[in-house]
Amino acid sequence: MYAVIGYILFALLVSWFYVRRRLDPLYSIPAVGPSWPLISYLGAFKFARHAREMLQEGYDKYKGSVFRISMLDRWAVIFCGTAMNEELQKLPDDQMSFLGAVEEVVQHKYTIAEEVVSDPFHINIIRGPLTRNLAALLPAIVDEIDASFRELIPTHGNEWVTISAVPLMARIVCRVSNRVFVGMPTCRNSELLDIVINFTRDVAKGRFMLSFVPIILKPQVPFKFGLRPLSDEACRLVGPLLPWSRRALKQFSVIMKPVVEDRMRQIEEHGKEWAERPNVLMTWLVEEAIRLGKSADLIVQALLVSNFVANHTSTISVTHALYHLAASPEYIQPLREEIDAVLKTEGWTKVGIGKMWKLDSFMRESQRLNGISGTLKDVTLSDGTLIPAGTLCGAAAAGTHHDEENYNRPHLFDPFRFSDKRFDEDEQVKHQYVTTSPQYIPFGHGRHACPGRFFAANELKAVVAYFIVNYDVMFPGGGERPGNVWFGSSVIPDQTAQIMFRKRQRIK
Ligand code: HEM
Repeated sequence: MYAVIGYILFALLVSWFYVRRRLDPLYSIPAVGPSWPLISYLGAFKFARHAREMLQEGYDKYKGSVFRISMLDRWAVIFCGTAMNEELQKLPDDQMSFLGAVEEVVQHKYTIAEEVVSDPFHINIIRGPLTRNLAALLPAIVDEIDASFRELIPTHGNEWVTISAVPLMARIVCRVSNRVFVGMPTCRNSELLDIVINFTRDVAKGRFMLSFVPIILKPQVPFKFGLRPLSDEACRLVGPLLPWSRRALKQFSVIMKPVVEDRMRQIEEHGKEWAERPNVLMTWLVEEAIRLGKSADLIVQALLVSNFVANHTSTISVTHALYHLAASPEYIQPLREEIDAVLKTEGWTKVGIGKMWKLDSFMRESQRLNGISGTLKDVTLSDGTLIPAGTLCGAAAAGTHHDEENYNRPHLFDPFRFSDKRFDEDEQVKHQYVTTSPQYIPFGHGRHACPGRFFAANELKAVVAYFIVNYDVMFPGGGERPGNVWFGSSVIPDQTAQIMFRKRQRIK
C-alpha cells in the first residue's frame, strides 16, 4: 500500500517537474552543463571550478544568442556577442533592474551595509564632483604614490628587492584611493587600511554563506510557471547572523565617524568655502548629506562602499599590468620614452597622464585580456517573451574580449594595439582606456557603466607610470607571467607571485 502511494507521489513529482519545464520559457534556453533537476547541481559545482571553459563553450556555441548555466541556487542566462551586449545594455530600467539583481546576488544589505544600499547617494558624487576634480586631485595622487612606493619598496643602491605583488599593490591602491576619499592623515592610518583591504574578503564570506542558504531555507513563492525561490526572505533569517561585514563596518565607523562628524561641523560653521577645506570625496559626501538631511552613519557607510567598489577592482587591474611588465621587460623601454617625454613638458598633471597614449593602451589591453569577470552585469530582465522575470542575466566578458570578430589575434597581448589606432583622428576617443563599447566591457557598458573609471584610469596610470620611470621590474629568475586564477566567474591575477624591484638604472 505504502509502496503504491510512494510510486504515485513520485509519478506526480516527475509530472510536475515535466509540466513546469515545458511551460517555463527559461527551460527553452539551451543549457551548458547538465540541465535536469538535481543533476544540474553537478553543473553548478563544475561551474565553480571550470567557469572559463563552460563560458567559452557557451559563447562559441550560442554567439548572437543566449545560453543558461546552473548556479547553486538559480539559473543564470548569459548573453553572447557584441549585438547581444548592445541589446542587454539598451533594455530600459523598468524591464530590468541592475541594482535589484545585484542585490539579489550580493545581498548587500547583509554582506555590506543596509542603509547605503537603499540610498546609494555616493554614486552621483563619484560620477560628478570626483570626476570633475581629477585635475586638481592629481598632485595629491602622485604625492601619495611617491610616499607609498618609498615606504613599501625599500630599495638600496642597485640591489633588487623581492616583494609579494598582490599585498603590495593592494596597499598602494588603497592608500592612494583614500588620499582622494578621506585625505591626510587618515589615508595613512594602517588600521583603516587593513579594514578596507580585508573588507572584500568579509563581503565574499557573507555571499558564500548566503549562496547556500536557499537550498536549506528558501521559501518557494508561486509565479506563473510554478514556484520560484524567494532568496530575500531566506537571507533575512540568516543575513543578520553574518558577523564579518558588520564587524568591519563597526571598526571602520570607530575611526571614520568622528572625522565625518568633525567635517560636518566645519561645513555647517563655514559653509562651502573655507581656507582649509579638503578637496576630497568625504567633503563632497558631507556637503550633499547636509543638503539632503542625511546622517553621519550613512556617510560612513558610503565611504566604506566606495572603498569596496574601488579597491579590489583597481588592485586586480594594476597587478595584471605589473605582471605583464615584469614578464616582458621589452615593453618598458617604449613606455619609459613616452612617459619621460611627457613628464618633461607637462609634469605629473592630468593633461600629461592624458598624453600617455602607449600607457593608456597598455592598461586597456591588459584589462581586455585579463578582465575582472567572466560574466558581467547581473540584471533582472522581464521582456515578457524569451526570459522570464526574475532571471539573472549577464554578458560573457571573456568571450567578447577573445572574439576574433572584435580583435585581431585576440589571444595575444599586444600592448600598443589601441595607441596605434589613435593616430587616426576619428579613432582617438574610441580606443581610450575609459571608453566602453559592446566590444569592450571590463567597466561594463551603458547606463550602469562604472562611474569611477575616470578616477581609476588616472590613478592606475599614475601608479604604473611612476614605477616605470623609477624602477626596473622582473619576476624572480626572469620567470614568466603566472596564469590567471578563475574563481567562479571572477578572474584574478595569481595571488602568490613575487616581483623583484630595483631602482631604475639610468644610462649615463
Ligand atoms: C580598474 C578599476 C575598476 C573596474 C575594472 C571597475 C569595474 C566596474 C564594473 C564592471 C561595474 C559594473 C558596471 C556594469 O555592470 O555595467 C562597476 C560599477 C561601479 N563602479 Fe567600478 N570599476 C573600477 C574602479 C572603480 C572605482 C575606482 C570606483 C570609485 C571611485 C568605482 C565605482 C563604481 C560604482 C559606484 C559602481 C556601481 C554603478 C551603479 O550601480 O550604477 N569603480 N565597476
